Amino acid sequence: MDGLAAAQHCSSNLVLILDYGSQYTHLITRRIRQLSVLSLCISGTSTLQVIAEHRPRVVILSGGPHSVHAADAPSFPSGFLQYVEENEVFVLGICYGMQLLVQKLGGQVRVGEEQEYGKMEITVEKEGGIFRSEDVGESQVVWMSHGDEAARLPDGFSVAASSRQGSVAAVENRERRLYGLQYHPEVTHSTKGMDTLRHFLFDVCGVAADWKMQDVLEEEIKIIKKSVGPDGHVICALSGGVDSTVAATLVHKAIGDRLHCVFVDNGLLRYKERERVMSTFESDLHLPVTCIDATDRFLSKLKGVKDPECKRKIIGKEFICIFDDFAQEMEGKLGRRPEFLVQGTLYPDVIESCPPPGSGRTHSHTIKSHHNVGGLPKDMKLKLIEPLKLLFKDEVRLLGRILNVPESFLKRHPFPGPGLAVRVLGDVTEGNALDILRQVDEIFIQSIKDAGLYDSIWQAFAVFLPVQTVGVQGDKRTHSHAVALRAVTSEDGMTADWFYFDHKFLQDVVRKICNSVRGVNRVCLDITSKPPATVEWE
Ligand SMILES: Nc1ncnc2c1ncn2[C@@H]1O[C@H](COP(=O)(O)OP(=O)(O)OP(=O)(O)O)[C@@H](O)[C@H]1O
Ligand SMILES: O=c1[nH]c(=O)c2[nH+]cn([C@@H]3O[C@H](COP(=O)(O)O)[C@@H](O)[C@H]3O)c2[nH]1
Ligand SMILES: NC(=O)CC[C@H](N)C(=O)O
Ligand SMILES: [Mg+2]
Repeated sequence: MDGLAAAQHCSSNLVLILDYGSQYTHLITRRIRQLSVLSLCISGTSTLQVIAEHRPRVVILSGGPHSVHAADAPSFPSGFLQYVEENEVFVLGICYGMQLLVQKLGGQVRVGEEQEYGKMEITVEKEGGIFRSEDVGESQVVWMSHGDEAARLPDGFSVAASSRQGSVAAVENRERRLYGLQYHPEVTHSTKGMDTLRHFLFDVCGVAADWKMQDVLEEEIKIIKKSVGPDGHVICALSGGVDSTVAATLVHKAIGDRLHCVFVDNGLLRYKERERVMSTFESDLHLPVTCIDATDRFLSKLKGVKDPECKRKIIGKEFICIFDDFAQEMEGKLGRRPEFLVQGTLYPDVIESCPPPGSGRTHSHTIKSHHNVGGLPKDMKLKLIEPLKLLFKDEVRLLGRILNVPESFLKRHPFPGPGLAVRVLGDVTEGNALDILRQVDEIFIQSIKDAGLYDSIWQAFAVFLPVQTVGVQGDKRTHSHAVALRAVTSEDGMTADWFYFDHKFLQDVVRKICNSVRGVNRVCLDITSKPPATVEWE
């Protein structure tokens, strides 16, 4: 709970979100943080004790795929309504969350005669509560996604807005500080959504905008100093990526030279990555880094392995073995073993690792084991320091700016720890797959940079396909490999869409690849969003 303690120290205005499995729950968290208010998200079925530990000023009940009538419909714990009453906590139910409030307080929710999906128009029936006419006017366009509706309101509640079809769009009981919106104010299609959230938090609930990155930084530094103590030593696994670079810079600020950074060349890095990372660390960041060449260790363990999960687990385990070995080596040098390992774990990793039961969301590492979260051995000797555990990627970039981390690091596309192993489908050691992939990837990324598109794309890369296709090159028949190109836009990597390149750009890239990379005679473009695909192919 270190991160939570730090967060709370910075704010007594916490907005706690109880997650019932809506695909927009994270968006609510982000929108509220954009208003400089600390927001955290926990399972919708958390116990009252866990909820109370957070000491929230406001609780938001999220939307979700269930119907409140279903036998397994998730709900807040018994005693919750009494708790909020006694502690004068404000509650806002959104969609399923509103239906839950209505039903639990003795109103009635039924299957609507018509379902409302997508853009709808609603009319304010009652202003002065959740709606203020300066913000929203009389009617507004909102985004809805529901089949159930509130048929009868509990005592003390009134309708604050209705949809054009006549269904209840917003409810409130000002005296009891309970509010509900049937639509999703957090999505951009709800044109007045942000205005409504702002008015609700600041004017209705009296929350103060006191969540500032500078405070987060100072609080994290204090906590790290305290847990490491005056003589402790710390290892930082540094990849050259955004997260570990910001985490390392922050920990370095806290404990100085007792931080020992290590960069592992696992043989699965991109073209000239090791040289580039090592030289920029020295020249731009002035952080001493030890480079460990572990190519043989990784590649010999991966030989013949085709299954993506097996590959990921082997890589995750090998990383930790290397950090443990490094800790031992440092013990020889320092006369004291480093006790801690810094990781750049982010908030989405944490949330995805504990979805609410019955929400229908799968455990993230059953989709794929991310090497730094799900894949850690239970008997790990090093204790973790994860200073970014409560932040989203864009917030990490902001923190990096405060720490004067050069933009060249902050703007880098994410690159997964398992590296090219999840981009060479099948056995990574077969033939010269890794080498071919490095060349194709470099051409693709360089072309994106030359076209000025790098910063508009969340992540771009090439994939090596273990299939050979027939081609004709220089009048000769070839039977060579096919590769795929993938570029996506995203806010946090949890959902993604494919990036639209113009035809000329694609034509040029494909020509360059086929003309200069031996062993490739076909290039495909991946235009699948996430979901249904994931960003990486394995
Ligand atoms: N080659 C590597 N050497 C040392 N540590 C690594 C390496 N690759 C990954 N790691 C560790 O695994 C963690 C997770 O990797 P991840 O790719 O999510 O983060 P990142 O590399 O710091 O940032 P980004 O997501 O922008 O690539 C890193 O924060 C780092 O601690
Ligand atoms: O450090 C990491 N270790 C991993 O094991 C890992 N797997 C995926 N990714 C990155 O996470 C984001 C989402 O990827 P997926 O849609 O493929 O799950 C994308 O940015 C991926 O590159 C990883 N990062
Ligand atoms: N988006 C939601 O929260 C939907 C709530 C509920 N499943 C309905 O269809 O009405
Ligand atoms: Mg990375």
